[in-house]
Amino acid sequence: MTEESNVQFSDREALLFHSEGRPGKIEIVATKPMATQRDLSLAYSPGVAVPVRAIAADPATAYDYTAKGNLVAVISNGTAILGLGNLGALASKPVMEGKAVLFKRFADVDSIDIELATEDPEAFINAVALMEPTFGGINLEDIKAPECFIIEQALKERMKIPVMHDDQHGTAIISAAGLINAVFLTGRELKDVKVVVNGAGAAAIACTALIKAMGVRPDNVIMCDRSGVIYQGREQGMDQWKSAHATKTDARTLEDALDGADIFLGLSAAGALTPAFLKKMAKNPIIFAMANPDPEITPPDAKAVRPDCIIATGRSDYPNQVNNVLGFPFIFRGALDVRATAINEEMKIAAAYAIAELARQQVPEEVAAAYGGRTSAFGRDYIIPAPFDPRLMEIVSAAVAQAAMDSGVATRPILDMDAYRHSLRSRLNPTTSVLGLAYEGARAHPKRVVFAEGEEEVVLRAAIAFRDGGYGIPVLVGRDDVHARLSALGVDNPESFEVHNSRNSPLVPAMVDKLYERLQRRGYLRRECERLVNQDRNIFASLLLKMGEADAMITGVTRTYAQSIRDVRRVIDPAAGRTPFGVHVLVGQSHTIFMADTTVNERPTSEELADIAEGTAAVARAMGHEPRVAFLSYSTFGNPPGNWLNPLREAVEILEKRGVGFEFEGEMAPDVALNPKVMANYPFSRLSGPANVLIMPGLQSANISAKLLRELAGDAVIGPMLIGMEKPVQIATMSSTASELVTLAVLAAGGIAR
Ligand SMILES: NC(=O)C1=CN([C@@H]2O[C@H](COP(=O)(O)OP(=O)(O)OC[C@H]3O[C@@H](n4cnc5c(N)ncnc54)[C@H](OP(=O)(O)O)[C@@H]3O)[C@@H](O)[C@H]2O)C=CC1
Ligand SMILES: CC(=O)C(=O)O
Ligand SMILES: [Mg+2]
Repeated sequence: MTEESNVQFSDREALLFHSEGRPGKIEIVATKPMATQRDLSLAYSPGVAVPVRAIAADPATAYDYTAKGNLVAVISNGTAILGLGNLGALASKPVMEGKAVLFKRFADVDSIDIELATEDPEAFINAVALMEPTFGGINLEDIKAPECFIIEQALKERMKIPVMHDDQHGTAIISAAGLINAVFLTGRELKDVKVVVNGAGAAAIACTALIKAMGVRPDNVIMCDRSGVIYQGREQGMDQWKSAHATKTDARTLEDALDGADIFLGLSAAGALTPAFLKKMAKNPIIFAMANPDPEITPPDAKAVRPDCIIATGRSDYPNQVNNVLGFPFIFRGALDVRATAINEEMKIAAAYAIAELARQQVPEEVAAAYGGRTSAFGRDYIIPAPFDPRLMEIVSAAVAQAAMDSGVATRPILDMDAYRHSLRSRLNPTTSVLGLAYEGARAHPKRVVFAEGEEEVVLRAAIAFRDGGYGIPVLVGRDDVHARLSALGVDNPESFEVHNSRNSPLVPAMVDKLYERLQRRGYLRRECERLVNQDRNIFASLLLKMGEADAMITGVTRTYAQSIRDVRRVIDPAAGRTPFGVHVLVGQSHTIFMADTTVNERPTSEELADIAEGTAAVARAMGHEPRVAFLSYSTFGNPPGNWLNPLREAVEILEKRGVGFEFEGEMAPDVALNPKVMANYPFSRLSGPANVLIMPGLQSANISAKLLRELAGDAVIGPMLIGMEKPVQIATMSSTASELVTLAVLAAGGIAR
């Protein structure tokens, strides 16, 4: 359990995260249909012979006919796994899988992890060099110094694809970017600063070399390893890479070295910096404690001794995350896109300045919102952009691609840089950023969320994750044994969870009054209301929400959707003037489709359809998409004619009259809405591109389509989200997983699902 940060999770949760469903974090997905005999003949023998011959005749065509051009290997031997040390190739696999998914998530680079069981540099080099045909780039990871220097150098010489040791250069680029800004903010200049580097391994040596190349004076840098200061003349535990940074100094320990230092760069191990040592540092000290997973010193410990410091760590749960995740995805994206033969100094420096500059620009609204209580403008707690900043991909990758072209290593230069920037922007799905931001926002403004079904294991796991993730305070509804169930799930302090049991809740009399007041004129007797409050968890939970005991509510795992919404609506009304409805959100790598009304209105009227369109467009906007709404039908603009088309046509007219600020069109068939080639047959259509908001004509088609897609499509599905109620209440599906419940809770608490 991590103590001081605002993200906490148990070891059990971390293991469950990795083992749940398909073990591990990656799978391979085919990009071509494999449905028919013909598909198979094209994909494999005999069709595959044609690209084989083409590549044999012209190797460059491998980039056209195979996945090579977008494929990066993350390769390790596990000799320096994060700051955990040499735990072997197999144990490094979770980290390497993690790097592979970050490549995909942040820069749409396909990546696979490779763990090589050897500590012999020669064997490692030979194995990797042989893989050149497979990959577009090689990301070396967590290989200890000094072997990493020999390995990287040899592979760069032998391979014609970009090779980068991330722990060296990824880290150097990001820490340089952070340092440029921290030095600026404290009114210093690189040429004057005194730096202490703790650690003399892969990351430390590369970071030191880069800051010296950028203007820090070599005699102003003292490097330390486990034996203390690396001074000129030291003999113990030296090698040629450490010797290159040996300084003429009387300091012998880290504590001596820090006397008067401006900057501490930690690339060593957890807890390596004793708080008291900081007292000797100069005014406004800059402390980069970058060891992972636990830093050399935590921000609270550092601030306790030096409130005047700027502190950064490698972790996402404190401000100022200086971590190579900000670099490697975008550096390789840019390098792959120009088919660079190497990642050279020019590309690294361009990346460092691009990242530093980005932190100084105005923070976009969605990022600012996510930072919530923390500082969101350039300053001491925001010296470097967050990894989920949606602008990184465009700005850093474009800078790297440009530098590759300018320095002559690009074999396929980009001709139209504006078009390239645009393609980078559209390559990622804004929904994934918004979800990341919604989670951050929830942490910044934790809310109380009622989980109505507090006796269900999946709900309890969601509540634990919700609380331990720092997203809010779960309020559980259940009988006496909820704490015991939490304990059985590995929670150390189950009593710390707030549990409401209607059998002994002091709120019951007031709840009965409230419910009776609402239902007496719907034919309910007081004793029926008493029974509902005492026995129906949805009624009880809804009353907690209604009476302000919580900010949002989640239910739906134990009852059908129809039953749950009937229960909830006995207590919670639609928001004034709104039509409640359900939205399913289908999330692909680069697209998101919002489909409504999938859960509430069986035969919506034209007014209701118009309301649903407006409400869904608002959800799309909140999730980072400019809405393009299509009213769907089997018929396109009246062909074929039918009896069911009028409400759709009238809904379009109503939106026209309302003068809404988004594109809408209808009625049309789904292929017209989604496929630009088919839409081209209707040049008068007011949609400027494929629709992303699909308004369905009725509940039958909507609910069937949403469930079919959920079961059959590759896209991830969020929801259904219930929109238009007076309070944020969400009804999950009975098959929901714990993480789906957490997402719904975060979206409900954060006001996106509203
Ligand atoms: N935030 C980020 O983006 C990144 C952070 N890192 C972190 O940097 C650290 C080092 O990684 P890496 O360079 O790949 O590993 P290496 O194994 O190559 O180097 C480790 C270095 O740390 C030194 N060291 C270990 N413990 C101490 C200590 N208590 N005091 C002083 N020096 C110590 C070692 O000293 P000796 O030479 O005497 O053995 C060695 O020089 C790890 O914690 C890693 O997580 C790495 C990459 C990126
Ligand atoms: C972040 C990283 O690569 C490391 O700590 O090793
Ligand atoms: Mg690493």
